[in-house]
Order: sequence, then C-alpha cells, then structure tokens
Amino acid sequence: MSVVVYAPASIGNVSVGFDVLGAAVSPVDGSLLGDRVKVAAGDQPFSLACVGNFVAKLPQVAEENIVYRCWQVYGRELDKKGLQLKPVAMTLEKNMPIGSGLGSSACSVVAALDALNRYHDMPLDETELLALMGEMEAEISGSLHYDNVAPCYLGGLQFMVEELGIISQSVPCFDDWYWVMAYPGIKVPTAEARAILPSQYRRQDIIAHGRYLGGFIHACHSQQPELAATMIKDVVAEPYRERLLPGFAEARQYALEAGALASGISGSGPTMFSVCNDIEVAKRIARWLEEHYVQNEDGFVHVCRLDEQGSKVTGSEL
Ligand SMILES: Nc1ncnc2c1ncn2[C@@H]1O[C@H](COP(=O)(O)OP(=O)(O)O)[C@@H](O)[C@H]1O
Ligand SMILES: N[C@@H](CCOP(=O)(O)O)C(=O)O
Repeated sequence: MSVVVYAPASIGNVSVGFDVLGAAVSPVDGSLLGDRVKVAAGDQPFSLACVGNFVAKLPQVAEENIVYRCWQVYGRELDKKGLQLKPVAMTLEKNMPIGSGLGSSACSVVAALDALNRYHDMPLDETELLALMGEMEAEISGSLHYDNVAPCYLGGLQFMVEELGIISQSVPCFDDWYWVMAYPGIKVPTAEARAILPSQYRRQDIIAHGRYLGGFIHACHSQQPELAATMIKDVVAEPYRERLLPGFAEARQYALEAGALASGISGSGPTMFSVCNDIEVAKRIARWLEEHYVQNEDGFVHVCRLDEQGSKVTGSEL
C-alpha cells in the first residue's frame, strides 16, 4: 500500500495580511502547480528519492531536505501518542521553484506530512498536523508563519486566527476571480526578504494596515468584490521588498491598466499575482507578463483559480 499526496502553490500574505492571510491556487488548465510526495513501504526506517523539474535546486544531502525533518518530527509526535513509525520509502516530486514566493517549501512540507499521516491511518488530527507544518516552515524561514502551509493544506483563502486552539479558518472569496501568477525565474530567499523589513512601523502605517485587512475580510464576508479588491494593499512588506523584484512596478502598472482588480507580491516574491474577474483580461495580462516579467527559462505564468481543496491524494503512484 502506498499513497501520493499533491500540495498546491500558495500566495502568502495576499498583500493585505502579512503573515496572517494566504490563498491556495491551481492553474485553470488543470496542470499541477505544486509538489507531490509518495510514501510507500520501506526496507529501512527512512529513504528519500527526489524527482521533478526543480530537483537540481534541492539540497544534495537527503538529511538537509525538509522532507527528512518532516519524517523526524512526525515520528516524534507518534511517539508522544505511544505509536511507532512504519519503515517508509518516500519520493518527493519537486515541481515548485525554491525561493519563488509560491510557498515551495510549504508544498513539500504539507505533501510530506499529509502523506505520512494518511500512510499511518491518520493518528494526528488536522490541527496537530497543521501545527507540525508550521514548525517545519519556521525552521526554514526563521520565523513561524502559517500563511503558506494553512492554505496549502486546507485550501481556499485562509486567515490565521491563532487563538482558542484554532490555527486557521477559511474566509469566503469570490467565485469569478482569476489569479494570474507570474514567476520571473529568479530566486528571493524568504529569510532574506524578511530580514530587510523594519522591526517597527509608524502609527499611520498600522492604522492603514488595520483598515485594509479589516476592510478586506469584511468585504469578503459581505461579498463586495470591488471593495475587497480595493483593500488589497500592502503597507507592511511591499514598499521594502519591491526593490528585490526587477520590473515589478511596471508589471503592476500594466496589469492595472489592462483591467486587473489588484496586483501584489506573492509571499516574499519574486512571483507577482494579479486578480481579474474576466478570463480574457487574465489571459492578456498573462501573455504580457510572459514577455516582460519572466526573465529566464525557469520562469512561468499561470492563470489560476483558488484551490478550494488544498492537499489531496492523487493515487498510489507518481
Ligand atoms: N523540499 C524542499 N523544498 C523547498 N526548499 C527546501 C526543501 N528542502 C530544503 N529546502 C531548503 O529550504 C529553503 C527554502 O527557501 P525559501 O526561500 O523559504 O523557499 P520558498 O519561499 O520557495 O518556500 C532553501 O534553502 C532550500 O534549499
Ligand atoms: N508571510 C511570509 C510568506 C512567505 O512566502 P514564500 O512563498 O515567499 O515562502 C512572508 O511574506 O515573509
């Protein structure tokens, strides 16, 4: 018996909710924009094979792959419950570019932990597993933030509650929104993009941030798409990170003039996202970004929808 789990790309922050808002996305053409992990019976406690388009960018040593750490911490949690790990042969299909702003490490973490939990007949509940996913993301990026792992695992648009034992809850979004995701092909490590942010903010920025985030969540719940899109503004990270993204200002300007409802940096960049409510506008913006924002052969542009499901089993073989 083996299991393969797919975990989709995600937009950390969605501009307006630094570290507390995230969205899972999948391309409308049905292609997989995410990692897959297979767990099968092993003849030793642990082994890891890596395949996929971005396998060459992974650490060469298996023990430095976050999937190995996932296996270790999963075993630790089973131990607390008086349970034991089965010997596993894991395979990571690394489809997501690293340091892309698409939650690449979250894809590997979520696919690995979800697959391990399914393989062991689900001894950890959703919250326990999500807490472990956050722990793994924190090891990689240097600080605990759930805005990639929560949507990647649970799907849709997620708000990080982090109170009363709840980590994340779903926020209703808009069925007719398309998300144009443009990855230029260069790397921006999350830890570095966090290090350049100020440690303190001005009162006027805090007030603006509260108004935008509160307004966005309110507009989502009251289903006011125009208001929601207007509230997608980032005063916390974008003003400081923009300089790490060559061509971002021009690309955003083009997208807005072409009819996008909003644009911003996906996670810590360099991927840019644009929200559209018309597929033809989304395709036009995608074509322009392919020509002008993508910088090398690693880059790509996808027109996406929210991925409401999050991680899912795709079968028993890769
Ligand atoms: N399976 C994995 N997937 C992605 N990154 C990994 C993995 N295993 C280890 N890493 C390391 O974790 C770091 C992830 O960098 P980060 O900038 O956080 O990427 P992203 O923002 O795309 O998740 C890199 O140093 C990378 O080498
Ligand atoms: N909230 C985080 C999100 C990082 O996302 P990633 O996809 O770049 O890892 C941040 O903005 O630092």
